[in-house]
Amino acid sequence: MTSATTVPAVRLSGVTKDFGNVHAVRGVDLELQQGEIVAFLGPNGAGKTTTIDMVLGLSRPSTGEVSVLGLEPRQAIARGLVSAVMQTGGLLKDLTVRETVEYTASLFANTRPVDDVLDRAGIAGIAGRRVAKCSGGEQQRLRFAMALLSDPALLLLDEPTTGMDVEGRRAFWSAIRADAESGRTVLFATHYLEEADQYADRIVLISHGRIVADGTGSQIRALASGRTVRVTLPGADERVTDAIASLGGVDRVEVRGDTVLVHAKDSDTVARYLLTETDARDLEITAKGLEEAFLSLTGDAAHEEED
Ligand SMILES: Nc1ncnc2c1ncn2[C@@H]1O[C@H](COP(=O)(O)OP(=O)(O)OP(=O)(O)O)[C@@H](O)[C@H]1O
Repeated sequence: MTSATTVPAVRLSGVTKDFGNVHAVRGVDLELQQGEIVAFLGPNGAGKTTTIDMVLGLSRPSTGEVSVLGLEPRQAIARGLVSAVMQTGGLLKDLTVRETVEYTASLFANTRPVDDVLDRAGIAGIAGRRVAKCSGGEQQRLRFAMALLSDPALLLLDEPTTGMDVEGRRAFWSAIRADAESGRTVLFATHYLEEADQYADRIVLISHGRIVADGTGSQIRALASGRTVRVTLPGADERVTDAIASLGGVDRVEVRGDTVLVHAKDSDTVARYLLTETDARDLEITAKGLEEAFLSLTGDAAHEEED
């Protein structure tokens, strides 16, 4: 996959995008290899859609270069190498699922057979259903079927499961994953950490227009690994909190009334200290959830920026 002779599916180098004085993307370098399923994970306003729009050739970077399979994005689109599944719009409610795909197919010179893409998207069983009667998840699978007509090498999805229930989301992603086994490259934007972790091979975490982490789900979690030790410790003053903060691996100490919260990489040392050297009681240790890991990573990025 990483051999020098393989053209990356997507390559961004030094990409920035400004809208007036809004710096939506602030210098992104990223390479996606062919066949990878990559999640573009970030909070609202991180720059995900802006970046995807540039990969789709819908807008141009303010500075830097974007290429898709070694081509300019617009050239790649013109050759049918790229498709997108967007969140909303583009469906006629009175057509059936099959009619929608047939109509879309009629707009292209060459497409895969309609039955094939219905099957791939997992909606062959509801081909005769009117779009108006389809659930949000079924409509997204219909958009996915339409995107597959050109058999694109690269599929881009911008928050494709927003508003879907758990079952709709699961069905949608299992169709995407099964299809990607044929070697298609998939890049999807999401703000659901669980979704990125569960369905992507690789997570690119973006915050304030910059990439703040890039790795597998477990690597991303390990980056933000740590635990919170919570104790009841009335009257904890600065002398006490300074002593806790100076223990190895402690990231942060918070005092909330009689409760002290210690965020640390090494919770054992903290727990031992609190129970033996102070009057702390009711000790609880909790692992950082994915959501917290995410916040601490993107929070760090925000601090760096302020610095
Ligand atoms: N056309 C535009 N004009 C001005 N500002 C814009 C424009 N498009 C995006 N922005 C700003 O650029 C920043 C990045 O937006 P973008 O839509 O790329 O974020 P996102 O990560 O996709 O967020 P979300 O998860 O909310 O979709 C935001 O501050 C947004 O307000």
